[in-house]
Parts: sequence; C-alpha cells; structure tokens
Amino acid sequence: WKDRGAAVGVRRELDKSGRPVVRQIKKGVRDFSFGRVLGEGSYSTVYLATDRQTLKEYAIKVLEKRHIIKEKKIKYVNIEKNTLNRLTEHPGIVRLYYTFQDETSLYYVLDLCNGGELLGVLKRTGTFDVECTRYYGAQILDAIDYMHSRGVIHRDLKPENVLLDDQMHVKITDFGTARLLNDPRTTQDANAEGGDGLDADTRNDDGRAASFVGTAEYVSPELLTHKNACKASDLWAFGCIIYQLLAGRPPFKAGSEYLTFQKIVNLEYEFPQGFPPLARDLVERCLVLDPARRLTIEHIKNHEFFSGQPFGRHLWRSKAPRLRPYVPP
Ligand SMILES: NC(=O)c1nn(CC2CCNCC2)c2c1CCc1cnc(N=C3C=CCC=C3)nc1-2
Repeated sequence: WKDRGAAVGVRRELDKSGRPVVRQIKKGVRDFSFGRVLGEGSYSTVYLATDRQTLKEYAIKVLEKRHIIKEKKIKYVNIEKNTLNRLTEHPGIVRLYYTFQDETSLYYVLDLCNGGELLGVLKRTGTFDVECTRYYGAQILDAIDYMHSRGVIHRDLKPENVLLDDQMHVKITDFGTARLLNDPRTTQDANAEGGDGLDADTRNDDGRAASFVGTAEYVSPELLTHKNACKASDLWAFGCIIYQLLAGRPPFKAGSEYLTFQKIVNLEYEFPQGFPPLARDLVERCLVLDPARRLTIEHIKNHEFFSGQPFGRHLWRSKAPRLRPYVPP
C-alpha cells in the first residue's frame, strides 16, 4: 500500500559522516493533532484533525489494517484510494491531500466539510424551496459529471454522502463502493462495450466482479435486477435526491429493505400535492427503469428546471441561497 502525497517538505541535516544531506519529509500521524470523531464506518473512523505546523484543519480517515484484512475489505480500500487519486481537480469532490500509514492503520488526509451533511441541513428545514433545490442539485450534478468523465461511478449517492463546506458548497464523499471504469469514455453501460469495464480493483480476490448494492432508498433497479451499475445508476440516485429535497423524504421508502426494493423495481412512488411541475417532470425522466432511457447529464443540465442555472466554474463561485422550505402553492 504505497503512501501518496509528494514529499511535503525537506530537512537539511548532516549524515553520519558529517556530510550535509537534504532529506525529503512526508507527513505522518505526529504532524496532526486529532480532535472529535466526525463519523464511523464499518472499518474506518473519520476525525477532525489539525496540521500542527500550518494549523490547517482536515478530516482524517483512519482505517485499521487488522480489521480490513479480517473483513476482506482490501479491495474497497484500494478502490477508494484509486478513486480519490483520480478525482483530484473538482470543487464538488472531497479532496485527498496525503496518505500515510503506521504499523496499525492507514490514514487518508481529506478536505474538512464544516457544514456537515446535506441530509442534516434538509432535516432542519424539512424541505428545500425550488431555488435551493436548483442550487444544490446543480452542484451535485456538476460533481457527478466530473466523476463520470474520469470513469468513476459513485454507486452510493445519497444526502448523507453529500457534505457541505463552510461556504455551503457541495463536497461529495465516501468512494469506498465506487466502480472504476477502465475507459472513462465508456458510455451509459460498460457492458455495452463487451467487457464489463471493471478495473482489476473492482474484483474480489477470486477475480469475480465485486457485486455491491447501495443504500436501499437510492439504489437503482438495474443494480437490484442484473447486479451491475452503470453511469445512469448515479442519475437514478440524483432523481431520488431532487425528489427528497422538495418533498422532505425519498420517493421509495417502505417498512423494510425488501419492501423498498419492491417499490423501486415496480416504480411505485407518488408526488406530494403541489410538487413543482418542472421538478416533477425532471424526476420522472430520471426515475426510469431502463437505464438507457433515463435522462443523461447533458439532458438534465438542459432541462427547464435548471434553465438559467450556470454550471462549471460560475456555479462554484456563486453564493449559496438562503435556506427556505418549499411551500406548495
Ligand atoms: N467516509 C468518509 O470518507 C467520510 N465520512 N465522513 C463523516 C461522515 C459522517 C456521516 N455521513 C457521511 C460523512 C467524512 C468523510 C470524508 C471527509 C469528511 C470531511 N468532513 C466531514 N465533516 C463532517 C462534519 C460534521 C458532521 C459530519 C461530517 N466528514 C467527512
């Protein structure tokens, strides 16, 4: 597990024979002071941490080696690191600055998102009005567009994995269950190209494609039926998120995971009274059972719901709108 992160400094000192040498230094656990726990996963804990030298704050994800090996999660660890190494240049993706390790753990030094989860903000206001939904929806879509252009399918997009920085800008996180395509140009469905488009990382130890199902409420029908995700699977989750921002709840939710899955594969959902018509049309064109018939990112960007909404650089320079709940007419 090669550490990542260019040497972050040099130290001039004398070697044993008194000759001046320049040593490259890399960050290590002693360079940070660790604070509160931000979140805990099945084999990782994320801490608030401060660089002792620069006083810059980060989120550091600590993965316990023994647990990773015991739970056979090495593949997921590799997928997350390789994914984060591919997604280095977008304001809407949590950035990986360094990785290092010690005898017990692996460490990922990541962007800190002081605004917490989008889900937490949504729960406080109940719902988002159309302006807020358009703003956060556009940032999430811009980040998905960048991910897909780099051959990454997230596969577990949900409001809990959409974090907010101190400007209330979106930062998508948690790529441990992402799917890396060999060729970023792969279109809707890597299978259409003959191969399954999977990188070696996304295979189990015995070479079988690692199968994965995301979080029940946001999982796409193709993942439930033929077990593989494609770029359009992230757009299914996007449709669920847009619905949830305006309705205050996800479109598919039942008393158990099995019943939720049934609702998904049967496309069993309804819009609340007064749901904004343009948003309804957009959601209906994302929540299409056949991934090949779902709106693509370009279609979504050009949908009337986003008319007048800039994408790209301007989007990330704009000020977040005041949070207001949606009030049906
Ligand atoms: N799994 C991760 O990579 C990860 N997990 N968290 C905390 C989780 C808490 C539950 N919901 C999903 C995120 C983070 C990261 C990336 C890096 C990261 C950066 N900033 C924060 N900030 C938070 C601030 C307040 C509450 C929660 C998170 N959190 C993370």
